Amino acid sequence: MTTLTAPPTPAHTPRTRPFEWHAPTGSFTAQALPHTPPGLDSAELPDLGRTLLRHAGQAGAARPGVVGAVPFRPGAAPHLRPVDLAAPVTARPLPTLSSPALPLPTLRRAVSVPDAAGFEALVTDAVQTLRAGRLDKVVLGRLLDLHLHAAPDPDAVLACLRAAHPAAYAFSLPLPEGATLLGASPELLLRRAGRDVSLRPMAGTRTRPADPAAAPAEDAARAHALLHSAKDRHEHALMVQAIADRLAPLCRSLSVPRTPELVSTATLWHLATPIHAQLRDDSSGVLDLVPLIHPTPAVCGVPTGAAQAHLEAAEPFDRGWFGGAVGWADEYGNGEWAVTIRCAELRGTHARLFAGAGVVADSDPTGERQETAAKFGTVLAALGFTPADLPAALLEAL
Ligand SMILES: C=C(O[C@H]1C=CC=C(C(=O)O)[C@@H]1O)C(=O)O
Repeated sequence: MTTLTAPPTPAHTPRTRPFEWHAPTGSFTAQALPHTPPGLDSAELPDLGRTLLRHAGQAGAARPGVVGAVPFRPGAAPHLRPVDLAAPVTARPLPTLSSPALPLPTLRRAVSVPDAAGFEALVTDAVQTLRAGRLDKVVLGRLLDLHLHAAPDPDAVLACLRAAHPAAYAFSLPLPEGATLLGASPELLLRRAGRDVSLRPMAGTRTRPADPAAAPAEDAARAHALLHSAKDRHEHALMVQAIADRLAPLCRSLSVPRTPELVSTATLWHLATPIHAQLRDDSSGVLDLVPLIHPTPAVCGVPTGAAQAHLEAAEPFDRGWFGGAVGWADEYGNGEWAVTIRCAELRGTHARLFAGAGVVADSDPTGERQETAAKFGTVLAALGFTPADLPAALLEAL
């Protein structure tokens, strides 16, 4: 076992950006405590969490906690940092900006991987595999690399995300080498408060009209079509069943509504199922539950192993944090984790955005590609790229 002592903080230690978490349940920011010994990042999430919570206590935290992200690929190293959840905990008011407070972003280059045609080809291949019965569902992802003339300010981007998506889990997590992972995820992976566990998995998407308030009938018709789509309901049911099966052995009670609900973001409709459970005992903390539930079929597929193998072979890039989980935990095993989607990594003048779409046997390749373009739109708009006014190079990449 590693014994940890808090290293002294030299007066000149530069302060990194804080972790920021803005959820429907509340907001906080937390500065990582002086760094932990190297080597720990290869530990598994529950062990790493326990070690860092101890470290936070030894470093003098009044309310020891950890914050961070889990990558998509199971077994890959999480990025977790010890924090004091008690101080400074500054709930930042919701920004009232409705449009980006950024200078017009000037695009030098936009590259998507795979590109539009390549993504549609991946969907076509996946549909064949699905029709052959080797898979029930697979969520194919893409990345979009933007090279800009000026570096976006992560604080301003986060403020825009929060203003446009007030019901989302908006986050900003400092990564090594000055990078920042940020996003506004609509999807709660898991919240644990004592023995109460809540999840709200999502699968099934429709785009909303450009201005939903100006076209309420069209907006409602698209929502209605989603709720009554056999394809989307099937995709959704597969996901809910897989999550319930993983959770059930740990639960005294498990409530899973038979019918999903419609959830809107500023630009999309989704099908979501709010799941509530009571744990049998206190032995599983939130950091034990996250690896049990992740990766859900909302980001991977069904069956999980076959979907993972398909993604490993098909996706020509490393998802990194995309499709993983981001959030926090305290020393009592409580915490809240969102699915890391509608997100980007910012590194100077480079922004890497991610998006995925669930593919089932009757998916349409162009429709799935357009869905990823709409999902990229969450971060694109916060960077100042408004849908009505996208540069040609960006339109081509989408
Ligand atoms: C994988 C993403 O979204 C997931 C969450 C909601 C709906 C989804 C869908 O309909 O495919 C995705 O499973 C993403 O935003 O990149």
